[in-house]
Amino acid sequence: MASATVATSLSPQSSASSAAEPLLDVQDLSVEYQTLRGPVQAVSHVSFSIGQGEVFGLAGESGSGKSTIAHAIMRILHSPAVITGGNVLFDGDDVLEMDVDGLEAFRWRDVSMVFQSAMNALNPVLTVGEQIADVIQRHQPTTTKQQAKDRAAELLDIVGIDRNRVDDYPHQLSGGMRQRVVIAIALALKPQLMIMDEPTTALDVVVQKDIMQQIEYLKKELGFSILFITHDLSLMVEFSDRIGVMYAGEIVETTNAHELFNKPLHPYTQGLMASFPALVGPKETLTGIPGSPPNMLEPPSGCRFHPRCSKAFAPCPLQQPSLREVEPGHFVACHLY
Ligand SMILES: Nc1ncnc2c1ncn2[C@@H]1O[C@H](COP(=O)(O)OP(=O)(O)OP(=O)(O)O)[C@@H](O)[C@H]1O
Repeated sequence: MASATVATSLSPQSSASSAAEPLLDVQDLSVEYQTLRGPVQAVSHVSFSIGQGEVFGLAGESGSGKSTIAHAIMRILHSPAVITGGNVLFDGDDVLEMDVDGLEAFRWRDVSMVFQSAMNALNPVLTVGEQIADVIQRHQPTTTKQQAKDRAAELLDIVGIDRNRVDDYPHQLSGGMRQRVVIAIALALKPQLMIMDEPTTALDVVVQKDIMQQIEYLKKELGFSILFITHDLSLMVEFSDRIGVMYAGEIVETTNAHELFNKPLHPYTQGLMASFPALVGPKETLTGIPGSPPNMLEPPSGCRFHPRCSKAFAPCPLQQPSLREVEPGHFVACHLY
């Protein structure tokens, strides 16, 4: 585990926003992929916010639009993806309006990203220390080579790798260690927000748990916020403060993790919960959700989930339900409520 002194030297850069303002505010975001067969409406009118030090999880089946949102926030979407509406405010600044210089500073320094295949994207001919130092020197040109290398060793320590491995090449490290190096790179510029898109999916469960616990510890020490995307709902409930559930490009339910686990309201969330084994408690039969996600070239009318919903009734195919607060802090888009 990292020492408190090391952690203090890595505290995130000071933020101009007040505690009451969210760090990240995604407002009415829509993204489509303009394909030869027509527009794929990958993300439709999605809104959520993440507070300072908060972990916000995005859950949902494959293809529901989670990664598209992450890439839109980082402004790394490319053709045929087009952001067709909305705003992404980071500390009050609109990310979608940033120019090249603004984006260069925003990426890594304000927000960094760890994704599933990142550990395989490390450069095989550079040592891990050189790769961490490279990010530091690129963004902080006054840092000397030796200072950057010392920081790289410190960062390895922080993510649970012996600092003596700083001169190792990626192939000399296990998959779990390589993913820790990626996390060290993501931490290098003390970002205020880390986007983690399936950060541990390629690793075995023991390593996965170990890394997530380390991230949780670092988050508490350093105070950064996390947007957490994973298919593993048990892991998500365990590590998130609040969760947004996505279905076919829309957020259908948002509440705190505990409430979502104990009292899911949307029939889709209920199905999602019933298709995952609980971490604790008696063994239960997993039921799953009948049918498959819709073709996003032609999403269903009304509530997009209605063709698969056992509780669908008259208004569901006709009217799109809006996301409404049905209990304090608990939002759901469903005609049942
Ligand atoms: N390059 C592309 N061209 C056309 N459609 C795309 C492209 N990339 C993604 N899509 C579509 O956009 C929708 C959202 O995809 P996205 O990858 O964001 O979902 P996801 O929830 O992150 O899925 P997963 O969990 O499998 O990563 C899907 O319908 C997908 O087929």
